[in-house]
Amino acid sequence: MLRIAVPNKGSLSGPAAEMLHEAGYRQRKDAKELVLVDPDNQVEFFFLRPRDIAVYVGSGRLDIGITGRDLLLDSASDAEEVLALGFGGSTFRFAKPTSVQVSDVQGLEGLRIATSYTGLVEQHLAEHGVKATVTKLDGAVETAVQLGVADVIADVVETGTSLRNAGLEVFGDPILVSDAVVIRPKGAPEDSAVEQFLRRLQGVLVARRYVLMDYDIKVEKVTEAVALTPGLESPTVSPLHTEGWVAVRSMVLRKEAQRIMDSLWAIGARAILVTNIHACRL
Ligand SMILES: Nc1ncnc2c1ncn2[C@@H]1O[C@H](COP(=O)(O)OP(=O)(O)OP(=O)(O)O)[C@@H](O)[C@H]1O
Ligand SMILES: O=P(O)(O)OC[C@H]1O[C@H](OP(=O)(O)OP(=O)(O)O)[C@H](O)[C@@H]1O
Ligand SMILES: [Mg+2]
Repeated sequence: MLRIAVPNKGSLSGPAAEMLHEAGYRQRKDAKELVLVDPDNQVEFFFLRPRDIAVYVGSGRLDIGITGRDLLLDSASDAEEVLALGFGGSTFRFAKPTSVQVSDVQGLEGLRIATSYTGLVEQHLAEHGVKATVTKLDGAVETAVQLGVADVIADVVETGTSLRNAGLEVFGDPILVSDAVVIRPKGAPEDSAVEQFLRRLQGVLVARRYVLMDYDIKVEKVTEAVALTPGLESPTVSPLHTEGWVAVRSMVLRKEAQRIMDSLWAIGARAILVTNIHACRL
């Protein structure tokens, strides 16, 4: 049975559960459930703190897991990213009060930095040959500056609201751009159950990103229309009962669908329909 680590709380847990549900897996009904067996799909889910997931998967105790790229790199565990999942996006950045005069990582020499991600910060400082004092805090890191524990902080930034509320501003380049990711033990051998799990998640990603577009068009305009909707491989073109017309079906990016419909209409396409894809294997 495939053993899968899933975030039990925090920013990643809701979207991860939703994605697994869309991929056809059983999900827990009670947030206090720590282990769940899905016998129909031959998988066992372990609900763990996302920070610990890299440790469990890196040690090989669990076959595969979902966590954040930042947490994976911070842990320096023997796990590696195999698929980005398109949710839980954030950047990891330095931030400071306006009173502190520092504009890049070089300027941090000799300063005190508070963070929950000491692995990431120490590695970044080492890469730039900067020596600073890094203090580990569990959370609410923004307050460390106000209370005099640190000169600057390094933390996850999503909307930037927490920084603004604490009167802090980002500086320097982002240390990391993060996303929710699927991880496996480094160098783990090929495994058909793992491949199947990844194919299901990739199916969800495609179903979220693309829609199906159908339209009718005059035969002489097909080449022009198909250039607008090339699909992933090749669009399906079928004859219509009305002489001189064909029906075209193609996958298009959801975010481009309205613009493509306008262009198709302008060259004479009619009965343009857009439908969601519920599931797919490409
Ligand atoms: N607004 C956000 N705050 C915190 N983490 C976020 C946010 N948006 C995305 N993430 C990602 O979620 C992961 C952190 O999840 P984790 O559960 O450890 O912290 P959390 O969501 O802050 O929950 P808590 O603070 O309640 O423990 C990281 O990969 C981080 O990049
Ligand atoms: O840019 P934003 O949208 O404001 O999100 C980022 C903030 O959210 C998280 O804190 P959280 O609320 O999880 O509290 P914590 O620091 O105690 O973990 C993170 O540590 C930042 O403080
Ligand atoms: Mg947090």
